Amino acid sequence: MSLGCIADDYTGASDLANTLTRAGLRTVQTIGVPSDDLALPEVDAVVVSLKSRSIEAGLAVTRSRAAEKWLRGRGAGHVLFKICSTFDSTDAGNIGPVMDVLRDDCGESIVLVTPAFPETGRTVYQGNLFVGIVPLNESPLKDHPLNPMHDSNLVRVLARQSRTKVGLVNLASVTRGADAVRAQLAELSAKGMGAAIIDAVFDRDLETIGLVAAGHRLSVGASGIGLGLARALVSSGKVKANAASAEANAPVGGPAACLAGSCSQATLQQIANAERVMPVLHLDPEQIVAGGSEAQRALAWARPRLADGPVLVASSATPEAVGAVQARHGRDAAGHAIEQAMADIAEGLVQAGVRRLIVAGGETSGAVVDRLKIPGFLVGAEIAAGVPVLRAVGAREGGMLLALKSGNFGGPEFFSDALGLMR
Ligand SMILES: Nc1ncnc2c1ncn2[C@@H]1O[C@H](COP(=O)(O)OP(=O)(O)OP(=O)(O)O)[C@@H](O)[C@H]1O
Ligand SMILES: O=C(O)[C@@H](O)C(=O)CO
Repeated sequence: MSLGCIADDYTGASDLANTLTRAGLRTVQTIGVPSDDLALPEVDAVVVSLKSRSIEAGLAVTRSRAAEKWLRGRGAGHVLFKICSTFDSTDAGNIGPVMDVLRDDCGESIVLVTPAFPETGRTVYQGNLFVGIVPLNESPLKDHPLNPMHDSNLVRVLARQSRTKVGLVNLASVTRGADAVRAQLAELSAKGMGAAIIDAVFDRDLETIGLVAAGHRLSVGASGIGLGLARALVSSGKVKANAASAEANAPVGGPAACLAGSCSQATLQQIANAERVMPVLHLDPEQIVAGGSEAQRALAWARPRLADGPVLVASSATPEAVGAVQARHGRDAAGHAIEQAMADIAEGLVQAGVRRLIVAGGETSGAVVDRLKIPGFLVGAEIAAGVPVLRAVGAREGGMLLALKSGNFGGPEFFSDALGLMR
């Protein structure tokens, strides 16, 4: 294994696994740190998926460290800590605290950090993160149910979470090439900075960053820096570019279902469009949080429909409605109860024969995949930027295909697009 990755949520992990696969790396996504008896094919990269984005920082640190130890033990010379391209976090973490300990563990003096992923509209300029044409704090992320983002300046955001001082490598240096970036990093490190946000607007910037990062032991970022690292590994000859495995795309047949727990604007639009082509059930979040039987209601609704085609069950709601539920029950309690209801529904759907399952939302996907006890995935065709078809490994007879969609990803017809590729 040349590249080890630790992803802080499951959809983010499949986004990264997709990027690495497209760049020619044989990649496997595991759920959690794999047990020793999980048979892994020969690979260039492993993405260990954690569910550590929104948990208590100390726990995120412990789990990330265990993942790093496993990856290094299997030969990973470089570890990428994969975070969200919208830098989802709070002042308590978890990006800073995890970065700090991974840096201490591998003895790195300064770590490159960038959530840039231009293919999905995430760019970083003068340390400020843009989502499409607006700064992060003006984007829909300002209304995120778990970690509303109110500051687009990542040097400030990371410094508030980290023990180390944080510097900036700006686009002017990146444009001058890898040596200029190395020189600036050395200067920042000499000033006592242990991390640097690095600007990137185009894929060519990420290639420069990848060349530099590949000479370090640790980096932090989203799929964009993964792309840069993968291209650097291929261009240096450390990894031979391989074609994606055909096995991952073999059809499984059987009923299909979609679950949406993401409340992002993108997902809300995708659900509205899905209403035109499949039956959609909207759950009542109040009932779920109050301990009602919404999951049973959803399963009773879905089961008789599965033979006729895909169905979609959604808890997703507008920022106002989400805010009202959270005000009554608390943010974490509401989020957790709804995630568990989604997991109950997923379990019931699979018992009813569903073999093709699409899940929208990182936390929601985490709850669902954990409940289904899937140990890992092979990466198949790309449905949309950052969202591949996944084939469960070590899964039930006949196989199972999943798509785990980050809340903000995918085009307006995402659910139909996914079903079209998941045969
Ligand atoms: N109607 C609702 N009211 C309150 N909370 C909700 C509602 N529907 C879903 N949630 C919660 O909102 C959170 C959504 O997070 P999730 O990570 O699944 O989506 P996302 O943040 O849009 O996706 P990503 O992390 O991939 O960007 C979950 O904790 C979910 O349980
Ligand atoms: O980087 C991203 O935006 C995604 O992979 C993700 O992590 C969203 O949950």
